[in-house]
Amino acid sequence: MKFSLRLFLSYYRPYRRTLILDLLCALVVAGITLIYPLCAGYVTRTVLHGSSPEALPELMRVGAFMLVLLAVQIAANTYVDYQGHMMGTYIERDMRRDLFAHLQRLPFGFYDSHRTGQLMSRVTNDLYDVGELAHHGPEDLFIALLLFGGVFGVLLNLNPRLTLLLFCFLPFMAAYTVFFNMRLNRAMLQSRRRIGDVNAQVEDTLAGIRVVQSFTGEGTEQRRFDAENGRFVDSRRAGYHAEAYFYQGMVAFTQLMTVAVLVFGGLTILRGQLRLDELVTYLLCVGILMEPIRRFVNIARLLQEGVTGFQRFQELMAVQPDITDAPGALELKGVRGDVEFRQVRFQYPSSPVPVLRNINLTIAAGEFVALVGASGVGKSTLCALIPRFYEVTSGQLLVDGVPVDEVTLTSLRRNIGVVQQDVYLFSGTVLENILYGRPDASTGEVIEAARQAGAHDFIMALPQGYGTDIGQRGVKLSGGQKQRLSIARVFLKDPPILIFDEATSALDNDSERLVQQSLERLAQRRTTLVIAHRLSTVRNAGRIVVMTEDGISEQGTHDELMRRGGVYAELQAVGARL
Ligand SMILES: Nc1ncnc2c1ncn2[C@@H]1O[C@H](COP(=O)(O)OP(=O)(O)OP(=O)(O)O)[C@@H](O)[C@H]1O
Repeated sequence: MKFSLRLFLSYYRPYRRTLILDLLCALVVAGITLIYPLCAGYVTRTVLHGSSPEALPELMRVGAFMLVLLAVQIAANTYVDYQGHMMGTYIERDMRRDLFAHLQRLPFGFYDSHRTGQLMSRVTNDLYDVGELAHHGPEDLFIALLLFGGVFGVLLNLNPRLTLLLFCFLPFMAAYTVFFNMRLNRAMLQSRRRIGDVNAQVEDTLAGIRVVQSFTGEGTEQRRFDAENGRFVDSRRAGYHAEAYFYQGMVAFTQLMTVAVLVFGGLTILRGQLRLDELVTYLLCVGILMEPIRRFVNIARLLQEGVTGFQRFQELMAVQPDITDAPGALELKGVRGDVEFRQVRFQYPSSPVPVLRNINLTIAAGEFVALVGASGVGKSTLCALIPRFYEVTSGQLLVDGVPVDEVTLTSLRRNIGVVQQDVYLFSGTVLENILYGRPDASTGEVIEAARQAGAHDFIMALPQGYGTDIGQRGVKLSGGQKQRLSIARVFLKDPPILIFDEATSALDNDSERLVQQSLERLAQRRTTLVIAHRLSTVRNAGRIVVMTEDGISEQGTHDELMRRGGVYAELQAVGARL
């Protein structure tokens, strides 16, 4: 994606004042750097006329003047270092805030095709580089241009012929810079991608560390990681190679220029066309040339890293969430809980065939419906369509008779509670996790929700009760406890529509009974759609909806469906767990 300078510059807007002061200080730093060689020339001239009684006080005055300049330069440099860096950090923070907010709006479909580690790398590493560019870019460029222009101005003024000789080096320097910068650019882009892969690998392995260790997969993971890590080193090697050649080439050019100045400058003095003090100023100015060159090299590096980082930021920011509020979307209020699928068809973008076809299903408010069917027929997909985690490919989905794409996403999702099969808890305390259901709830309400979910007693038995830290993703809790916490979260949210994906993993009988009881309490007075895996659940259901690959094949109560001897009866014959 093309680098958008406009978007990049827009992030400077709140910090215009700091930027202007930063550039002013940079101007001071560059100006004073240029004055030093002139002072050195002046001192040489004064010393050459050493017999004059004016020489000593003159030297003192120049010394004092230079000390003042030094103090001003240090002050200006300190501002640039501190405020400039802070400005870069604020810009980095603002971009990171926007990216995080944007990422939170992107739908499930986006995350199906992106690795979390890669995304994390963009939010952290890439934006760090952009922040560095935001700070050093304008300032280094400004100082480098001023110094470069200033030095050549002084040189031209001192001796145009000698300066023209130096100009002969410039085309070679420019060609050299372009050549190595292109290589550096490629290598840096590559290394950004590679570090993203390394991050993704770490994230994958650590998120699944329990699986890794139980399958003793450490060796495989290490090999995979080493391969990614090695590829990162290769890309960095290419980058540093280009950078080293670039930098050393520039040093060589400057040294060659110094030699040329010494030889031709000496000859010019012999011909009486240049004074010794002028040669001193001249030589020091050529020495200063290294400074803008160093800064140009730095800008080149910052540009490679920062621009690629920003392009990757832009790429993500340009991804439009395809599930959004329609213009004029309504607020869904006072929901009764009727849910209706009308001729719904759904196909995942990555899949060649639709998962759901011809789905027609009406669930009345307060009804308890169990969804059963073989693995992979699309039960979870069907449920994911109700809160618009995915958009139907065709057909219509209605809540209380209103198409879900005509209401705001927030009001729709506020009215739907989802208990996922694979419970996700956040690291933090029990209290924080339950409060996720309704952040403004009182502690009393949280405790009541936990009681309803059958979680209060085990919570009280934890070392710090509701203040107990449950570890990352709730690792310190059992499967049944996690389930009940996630149910408490939904109790607190108190939505009129409930989607419950029953855990397929075996809970012990006691836990299963407790989860079952919580579910029954939770389902009261709500429209409930359960992806059922247990006989006890389907027996309790007012209606069982049986799904096959061709859609909904039969509906009815347990007894009706058993008598019918169809797909459901067959499923039951396979075992109590569906
Ligand atoms: N995010 C996705 N992207 C692409 N295909 C998907 C995605 N999620 C599920 N599928 C595919 O869609 C089909 C239905 O999956 P779904 O999870 O809805 O089935 P299910 O009936 O709930 O299965 P289970 O009972 O095993 O959970 C499967 O073939 C699955 O491979």
